[in-house]
Amino acid sequence: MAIFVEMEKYDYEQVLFCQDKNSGLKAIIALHDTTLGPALGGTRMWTYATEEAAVEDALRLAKGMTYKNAAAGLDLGGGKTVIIGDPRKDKNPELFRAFGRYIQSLNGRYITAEDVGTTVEDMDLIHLETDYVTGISPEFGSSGNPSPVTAYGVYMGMKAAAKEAFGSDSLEGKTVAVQGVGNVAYSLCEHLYKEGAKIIVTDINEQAVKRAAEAFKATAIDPDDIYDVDCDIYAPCALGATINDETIHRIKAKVIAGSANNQLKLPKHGDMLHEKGIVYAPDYIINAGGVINVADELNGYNRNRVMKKVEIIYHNINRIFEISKKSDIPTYVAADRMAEERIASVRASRNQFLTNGHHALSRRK
Ligand SMILES: NC(=O)c1ccc[n+]([C@@H]2O[C@H](COP(=O)([O-])OP(=O)(O)OC[C@H]3O[C@@H](n4cnc5c(N)ncnc54)[C@H](O)[C@@H]3O)[C@@H](O)[C@H]2O)c1
Ligand SMILES: CC(C)C[C@H](N)C(=O)O
Repeated sequence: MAIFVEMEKYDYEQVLFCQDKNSGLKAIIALHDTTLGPALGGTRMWTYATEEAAVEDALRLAKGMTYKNAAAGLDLGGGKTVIIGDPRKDKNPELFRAFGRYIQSLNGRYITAEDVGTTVEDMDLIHLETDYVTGISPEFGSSGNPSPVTAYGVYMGMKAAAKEAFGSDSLEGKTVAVQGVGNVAYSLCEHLYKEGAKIIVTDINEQAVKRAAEAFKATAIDPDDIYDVDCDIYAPCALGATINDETIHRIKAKVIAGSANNQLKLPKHGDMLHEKGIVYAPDYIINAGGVINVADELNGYNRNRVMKKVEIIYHNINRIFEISKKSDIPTYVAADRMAEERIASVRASRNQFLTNGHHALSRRK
């Protein structure tokens, strides 16, 4: 991969490669855009097939965070980290402390939190080296695991999408096929179960499937069958790119609404959903609950305030559908437009001359 070509293509600000021989840390911190504020985005730990795949994931996820934070109305830019390694085997305290020192070296330009493969305990280790970490244990005045709040936002967004597709936002009696029943999806299933939805679950982790099937009277299926199953709503809650050339013609759902980041493999797959009349709730709009939650820590955390704020996802998803219908554009394009307009307006106002502490003129006596 020609890294500067990639960075220039989507205008990335900075990519930091971090290694620590002692602990085995190999991490990539990608900062996409800090126009709105410091870059906030989680840390993913995953076994990548190649280093190139890890860089690609970091870049794609970081850009997604810029758009997610902007569209959610947060004064935060976008960034993300991937740590190369198996979260079940390769973790050690020194690794997260070494990573924490790298975050500290960015002096507040990047703030991290959990993502796939990392936990509150990992964030607590990072916190030993830096304050630029959220989602740490509640005893530090923090919010802990963001997943239940992300799940509540996905649930709200799914209801808005159901209203668009079926004329009512009730999920009672609707069949929801959930792909990946990890942290977010387990909490999502709790909401769905309470509302009387019929749930189908799959996961590559058999224990996770068993736990969800038992708790929510869900039907368990094999991972690849999720695309062929009869359902009203497909909820991708595992990894990205599951809407692709191989799967798109198999999906029978009228609605796609789930927590996974980067659900569309390529933009053309969003165009195809639009042409097929499938109601797609764009990933970074519907899954913004986690980031709304951890961002609240920066002002002194208040759970009740957060749960109210997360309900904005219902309205944001509706707004996306309105823009999409008005301009006859796919919903993912409508979402990008909403985020880009906010960044552009802030960027334009920042062009004014400001005598602040960072300007050369402010040092004149
Ligand atoms: N945790 C959050 O607050 C949050 C916020 C926003 C977005 N997200 C995104 O939501 C998704 C899920 O996050 P999470 O925190 O629940 O992660 P998680 O690791 O707890 O859960 C993911 C689950 O998906 C399963 N999985 C992986 N590949 C699969 C496949 N091919 N088929 C079926 N199952 C598969 C895993 O075994 C795991 O159980 C990720 O894409 C993440 O980036 C999470
Ligand atoms: C800041 C974190 C809660 C980020 C979360 N993993 C996301 O993708 O939105």
